[in-house]
Amino acid sequence: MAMDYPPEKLHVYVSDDGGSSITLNGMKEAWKFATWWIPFCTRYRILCRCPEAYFSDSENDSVDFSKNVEFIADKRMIKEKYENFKVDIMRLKEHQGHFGDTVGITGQNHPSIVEVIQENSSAEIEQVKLPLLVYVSREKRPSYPHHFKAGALNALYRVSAVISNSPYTLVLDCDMFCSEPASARQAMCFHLDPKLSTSLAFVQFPQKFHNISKNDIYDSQHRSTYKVLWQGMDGLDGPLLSGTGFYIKRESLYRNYKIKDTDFELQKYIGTSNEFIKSLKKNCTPNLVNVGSALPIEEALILASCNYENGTKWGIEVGFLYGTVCEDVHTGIMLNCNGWNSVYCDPPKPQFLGNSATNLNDLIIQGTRWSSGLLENDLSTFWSFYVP
Ligand SMILES: O=c1ccn([C@@H]2O[C@H](COP(=O)(O)OP(=O)(O)O[C@H]3O[C@H](CO)[C@@H](O)[C@H](O)[C@H]3O)[C@@H](O)[C@H]2O)c(=O)[nH]1
Ligand SMILES: [Mn+2]
Repeated sequence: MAMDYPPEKLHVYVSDDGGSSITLNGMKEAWKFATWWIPFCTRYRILCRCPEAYFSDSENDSVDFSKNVEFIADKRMIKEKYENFKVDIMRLKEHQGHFGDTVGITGQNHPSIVEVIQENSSAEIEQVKLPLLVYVSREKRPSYPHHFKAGALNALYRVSAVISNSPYTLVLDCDMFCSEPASARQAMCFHLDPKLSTSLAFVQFPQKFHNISKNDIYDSQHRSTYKVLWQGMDGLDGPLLSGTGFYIKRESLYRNYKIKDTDFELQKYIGTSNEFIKSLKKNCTPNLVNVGSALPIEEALILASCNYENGTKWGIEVGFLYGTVCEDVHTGIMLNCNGWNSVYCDPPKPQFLGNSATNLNDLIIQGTRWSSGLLENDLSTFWSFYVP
């Protein structure tokens, strides 16, 4: 939300696969706090946009303002708002629950929920421009396969298409956050470069972590990948898609929809929603944003339902691919086979930070998942039908 980018061009979607009311209510509280925090960051040129980190060190203040009386008063006031925000979040935790727990699996049996987080502006809050903030929990039913993260991302892709339809998307895992506000501008330098843009599918940032121990004996930082392999691949067709911290061109995930010459064929490919098909056609115009006054939530609910993809090519040819727990690598290679390439962007200041697995037990679980996923990718048949 606090990224350094024009707020009217930013739309933030949170996918809650856990279907938890605390996430929805927490977002409402966060939105209220953001109405104070974001103007404060902009006015006083604060680069450290995580309030917890910002308040922990006065070195984070810009030298131009550190002795300014107005700034000191504002900072005190915002700090108090932040403390209250934390108390409100703790209070929410006491009442946490999941949507529709009828089969005993929490958050796994409920209809789709899509909510735009807004607040009627009270006189107390000055009118500020904030990015659109949307909560999405796709429909979950025990009898329908949900396809894990790839399924969640595809639902999010469709929902965002009918609400904002931005031509570029940043994907971040739930255990990662923006630690610097500059990545959108950095990524767009590549996406808008006339020499690169026609074949550029995504700009990948390295995964960096804030919980690495001093000796890091298991290499939880994955140095071989992010410091050696991806640098080298950048000189070829670009690095593989790494699951999180990438800016992807929306159109690249829709694959060959342009060659479907009848609407009937297109519907078999991408699903029956006319609103979604409309968004797809509009997406050919870059930077076109479609946030109207009446947000098409009803259509979004249908697009996030668990049977929307039935009989379509979602997960097979369209969107993030299914059938593997390494959907990122699989999708990235497939984009490559279709003539797209990628760029590796590793600026000196880490733009994103996350949690890495640091103990042997977690690393073995993660390593087993990655190895089996990569083997699934190798053995899958996608090579034969994507290589021309
Ligand atoms: O049913 C699911 C499962 C996962 N997620 C999301 O997927 C992310 C990745 O899962 P995580 O448990 O954090 O696994 P990691 O091993 O840390 O993830 C790495 O490996 C995955 C592929 O196995 C990539 O998708 C990730 O981007 C990459 O960081 C999570 O943060 C969630 O945001 C869902 O939305 N729904
Ligand atoms: Mn993770």
